[in-house]
Amino acid sequence: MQWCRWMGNRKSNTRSQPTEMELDEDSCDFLFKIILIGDTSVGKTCVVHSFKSGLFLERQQNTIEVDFTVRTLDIDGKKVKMQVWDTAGQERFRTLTQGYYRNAHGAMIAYDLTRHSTFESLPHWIQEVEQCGAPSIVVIFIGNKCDLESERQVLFEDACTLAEQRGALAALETSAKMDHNIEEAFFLMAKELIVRSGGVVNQEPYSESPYPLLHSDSHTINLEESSENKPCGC
Ligand SMILES: Nc1nc2c(ncn2[C@@H]2O[C@H](COP(=O)(O)OP(=O)(O)OP(=O)(O)O)[C@@H](O)[C@H]2O)c(=O)[nH]1
Repeated sequence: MQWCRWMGNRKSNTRSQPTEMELDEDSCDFLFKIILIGDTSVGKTCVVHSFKSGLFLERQQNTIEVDFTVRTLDIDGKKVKMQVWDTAGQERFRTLTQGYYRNAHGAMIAYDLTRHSTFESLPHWIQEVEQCGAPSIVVIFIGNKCDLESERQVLFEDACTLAEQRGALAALETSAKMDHNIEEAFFLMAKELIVRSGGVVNQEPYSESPYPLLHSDSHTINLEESSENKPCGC
């Protein structure tokens, strides 16, 4: 468990538009666009902020339309630029945010494991991805707020079952507050997208798991089918 800090202003590290450099494909080996979707207040912005800075953000405001963050990962010596689009979960922004699904390589669908209603919304979000996203889009489920174990309303097994039924790559439980499984979720997504783009990802020596970073509250699903070489067009 990592030390975490609280910050007051949620807008400090996210913007609604990327700069040209952040969109520049030449400055990296891979460039992937990831959308983060899910009901309001499940913790999407906190997850992105944790991924970007490792810090927890006790935020007050809801996201308006969309925020943009970029972080470049080093995976086996390759520069992998992850453009993360944090969408507003509020109903009134639905039509606007659907426009951001276009050209996304990956979708992280988040729910709050202390609110069952947000888990019940997953089929709706999956349907949106199917309707507005590319057919090859990689989906990961994120059950956020796993630090609130005593308030849990969603079983991890149920998330795994749904992920399996709906062809998602993985289900993970995360805590933006404790910086738990956040990095792992994005690395998992990045590695899968590299493989689908025809790249090669080295596995940890002596590990039987293709994704040794993952904790026991992560579950990868259809690795064999999803590891076919499918160009992602980036
Ligand atoms: N305990 C706990 N609280 C969290 C966690 N992640 C987020 N929160 C809290 O959940 C609330 C909502 O978080 P946000 O990141 O704003 O949620 P969101 O999904 O981006 O909401 P919208 O912008 O409306 O879509 C805030 O009060 C956060 O402090 C977590 O991992 N653990």
